[in-house]
Amino acid sequence: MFIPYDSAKLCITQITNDMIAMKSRHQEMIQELEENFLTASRVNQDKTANKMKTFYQNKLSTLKRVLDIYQEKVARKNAYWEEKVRTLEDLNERLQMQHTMLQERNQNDLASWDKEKNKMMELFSSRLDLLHNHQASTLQELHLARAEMGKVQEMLEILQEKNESEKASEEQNSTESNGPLDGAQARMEILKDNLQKREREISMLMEGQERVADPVEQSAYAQLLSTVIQQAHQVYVELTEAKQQFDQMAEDNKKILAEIKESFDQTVVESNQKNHEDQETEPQINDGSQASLLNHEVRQLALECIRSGAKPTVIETDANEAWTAEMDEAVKKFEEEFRKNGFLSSDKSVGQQLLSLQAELKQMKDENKKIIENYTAERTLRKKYYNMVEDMKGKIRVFCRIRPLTRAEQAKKGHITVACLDDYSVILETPRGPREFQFDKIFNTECTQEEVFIESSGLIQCAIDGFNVCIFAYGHTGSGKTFTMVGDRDRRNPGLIPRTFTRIFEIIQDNESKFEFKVSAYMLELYNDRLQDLFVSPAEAFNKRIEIKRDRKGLVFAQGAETKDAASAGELFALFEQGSANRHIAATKMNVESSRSHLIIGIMIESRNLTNGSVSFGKLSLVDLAGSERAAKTGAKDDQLKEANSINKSLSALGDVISALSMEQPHVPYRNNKLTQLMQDSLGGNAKTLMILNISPSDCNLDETLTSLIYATRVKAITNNAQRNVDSKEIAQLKEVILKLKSGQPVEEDV
Ligand SMILES: Nc1ncnc2c1ncn2[C@@H]1O[C@H](COP(=O)(O)OP(=O)(O)OP(=O)(O)O)[C@@H](O)[C@H]1O
Repeated sequence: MFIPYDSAKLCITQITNDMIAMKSRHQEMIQELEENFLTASRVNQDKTANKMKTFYQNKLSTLKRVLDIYQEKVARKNAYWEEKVRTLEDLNERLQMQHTMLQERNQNDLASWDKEKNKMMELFSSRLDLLHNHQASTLQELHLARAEMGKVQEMLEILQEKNESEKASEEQNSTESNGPLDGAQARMEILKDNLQKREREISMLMEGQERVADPVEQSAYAQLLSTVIQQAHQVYVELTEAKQQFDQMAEDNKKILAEIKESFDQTVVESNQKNHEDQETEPQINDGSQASLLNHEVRQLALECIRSGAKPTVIETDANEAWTAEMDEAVKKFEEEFRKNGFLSSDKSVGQQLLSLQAELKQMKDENKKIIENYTAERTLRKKYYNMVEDMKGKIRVFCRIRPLTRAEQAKKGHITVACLDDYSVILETPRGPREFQFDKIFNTECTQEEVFIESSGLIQCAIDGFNVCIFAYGHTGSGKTFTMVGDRDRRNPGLIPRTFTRIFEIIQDNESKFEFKVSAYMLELYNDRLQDLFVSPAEAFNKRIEIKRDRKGLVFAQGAETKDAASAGELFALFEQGSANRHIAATKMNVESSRSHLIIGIMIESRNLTNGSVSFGKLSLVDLAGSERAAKTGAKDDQLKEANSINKSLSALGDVISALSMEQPHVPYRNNKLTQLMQDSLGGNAKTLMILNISPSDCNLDETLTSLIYATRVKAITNNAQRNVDSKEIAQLKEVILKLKSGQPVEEDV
């Protein structure tokens, strides 16, 4: 078929134009579609981002609210308990003061009572002597009078005989007178009168001495007593059984007598204690219990007489009128004194009132006991509460401290690879991108020694309360471990160790009225798997074998190492200085660096509660670990390689223990290394551990810093508080989301 050229050309042009129009329409459509698509995806993206943002912001604010409520709760509880503890401490102080006052008064009263007792005894014995002398002289007079009477009677008989013979002769011679006989009879009459008078006087005197209503009865009683005692003595001598019985009776009576004497003294002392503060009152003899005392004294005397066969001397202690008057006067004075001070009321007898005073005293003692019991319970609660608060922070806490650049690092002009995100997060720039790590606290390069100490010092109270606490510094060589633990060389910035010494004794001083403390310490160095005692000279330490043992309470101790007592922070610091000097000498001798060994200081704190006598033991371990760098990097050989291997072995053993604890494995490999053996009582269980990770911010130490951060993160995973773990994870995720939102990065739905 033939198509004319012109029409073919027209047709082709037409088709071409159509194609061009179609193409442009297609292009417009594509553009439109692209634009539509872009708008839809942007809207979608924004929507998702906003949704996520709102979702996580809500979640964050809920968490913040929960945290606020929780913190408020803790603060309220804290204030409540602090107030309670303060009140109890005040009360205790007042009680202590009262106790001291009473003790002082008691001592004074006892002394004056003793003085008075001695005075009375002296008076009594002098009066007794006087009475004896008087009795003896009167009896002598009686004998003389009787002798005189005998003589007169003899004379009378002679005269009578003479008279009779004269009578006979008178009968013969009735004119003689009887004058001499009359004279003799008159004289005899006079003598008889004298004699009777003397006898009356003597019996009157005896009557006065014995001061009884019925003298006949009194002497009869004395005679009867004497006879009974004589008979009893006979039985005592003849019958062995009776002898034993009497001996037993005498012993029993002696004991009872001692008890009565003691309680009598006690009663008087206690009564006097009730007396007012500053008035000096004369201690007086009590009436009631004295009777019982006398009864048992007389019984003792009688029993002694039965045993020895001696005649009893019946003496009434109040036989003398003057003595009785003195006694009455004393009792009166005692009553008056007590009445004046309101301890006695006029309608009660002294005995009754003494009894009521005793009851009152007993009640007071009971109340005092109750207060002490309550106080002890409150104190225990305070300890428990404090411990709970510390536990809430985690039983193993990890702080991370970034030291400033050293001069050498500054000179190298390297990069800073570490940055603090906030108080809990740190970011390390690695060749593979940034890596974030979270810890319980981050101390940036500006943080002071004081700030680090304040964050850690809560654990010191726990050690004093009887828990085991361990604070250890971890990090590569030159990362700042010694600076953190000990401080700088010129001591302008003391570290945790010296500050802890001071704090321990500050707490002790605040509590010394309630507790008695004993502080002791050991200081060891672990180098190449060998323990060295730093409290003895290096030469001596070299020959010593130290073994790690556990006592019955589970506390670790180094057998063979010196444990020294310290009575003040100064003494503890002097011991530490001595140990550090020994460490330095040993290192120089062996031509090694002292920082290539682990330093372990154990401080044992024993406290005895003065109120209830309970004793608690706590141990605070302060450890400055050796640097953790890898041997390969340092290019170590021979001895240095051995040294580096030993450090790595011990640090990885520590890591294994920590990981077993974090996984709550039944077996924790403490025994794999001396370091973990030594730290056994301070890791796991009820112990509280604080690891301070030290890192350098410079890129020269990037590898070491990364290794340290990973190691510390493994430690951080240990917590006996699962809730806490969950919180940390969520907060970490939230932080990640916020970071992404801030930088405009998309957020995945499943974050
Ligand atoms: N926080 C800090 N502020 C100022 N200087 C610091 C800080 N931390 C460490 N330094 C300084 O850094 C240097 C190294 O610190 P340090 O000796 O404490 O490290 P180290 O980890 O104990 O090292 P080694 O393992 O060798 O014992 C010291 O000169 C120290 O004074």
